[in-house]
Amino acid sequence: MRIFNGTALAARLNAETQARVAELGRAPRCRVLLDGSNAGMAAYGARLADSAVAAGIDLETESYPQAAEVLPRLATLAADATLDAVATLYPLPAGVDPLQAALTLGAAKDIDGLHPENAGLLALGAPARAPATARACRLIAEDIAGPLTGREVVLVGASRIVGRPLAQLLLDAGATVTLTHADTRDLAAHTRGAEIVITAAGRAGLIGPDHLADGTVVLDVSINRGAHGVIGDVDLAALADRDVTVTHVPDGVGPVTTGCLLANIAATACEAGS
Ligand SMILES: Nc1nc(=O)c2c([nH]1)NC[C@@H]1CN(c3ccc(C(=O)N[C@@H](CCC(=O)O)C(=O)O)cc3)C=[N+]21
Repeated sequence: MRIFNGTALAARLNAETQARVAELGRAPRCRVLLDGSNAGMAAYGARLADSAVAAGIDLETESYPQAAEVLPRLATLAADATLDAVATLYPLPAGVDPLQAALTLGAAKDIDGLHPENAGLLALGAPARAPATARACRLIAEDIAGPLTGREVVLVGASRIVGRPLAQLLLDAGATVTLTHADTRDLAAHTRGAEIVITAAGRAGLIGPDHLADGTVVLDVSINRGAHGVIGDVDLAALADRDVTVTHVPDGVGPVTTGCLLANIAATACEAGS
């Protein structure tokens, strides 16, 4: 088994973003809304704030207000002419509808591709902003496996921020895409036929030796926190002797996701102009 670390790819992305921001001639301004009591969101927010400084982006995190105040807060941020971009990290506070949140924020500042206009452009195969995690997975798959034209890719999980948008991005890249989910009957039958498996199910140990053919590249998006620390969906111990490549958790997809969100912020600010 080989382990892929995303740090070098993230560093290349961040250097490109830094150059783009320098060319723009001002610091893009972004607000990230999150629930600080959710360890996954807090880690992402802290990582984003750190990397933003190096890229020349003015990024502040902010805790979600109580549920009834989320839409009014998003309306205020949407109207704030000094802000280029706003990220609303999932899951949203209980009782807040993701579609209403995206509509209230509007398409222009939506850097994670959650607004129906951005998601719709992506679904049509048009140039579009896509969720950072999905973009990161496409980049990593190409970095490890080369061009995706004609490749068999199986996705595990059909969420709004990973599986669904990623299926579109991979289709754009020419891959043959299978989207599996919680109701898929025989998961292993699908993943065994894949050259690339991308799992974002959030279930530790889900992907083991019976799921993978020799030579498979596995992208593990999940960050499961438990007694054994932070682990993904892949049973690494059971695959130790196998000819497979697996991305590290959390240093595989994680840092590249951060890099893609910063790239999306810079692109949004460039569209808005100086
Ligand atoms: N709308 C939305 N878009 C997201 O992209 C999104 C989201 N909501 N909700 C939360 C999850 C989580 N997520 C992470 C991305 C990178 C790291 C990451 O870079 N982690 C660090 C540290 C991880 C750790 O220490 O646990 C690392 O990889 O080095 C973590 C978590 C994006 N998410």
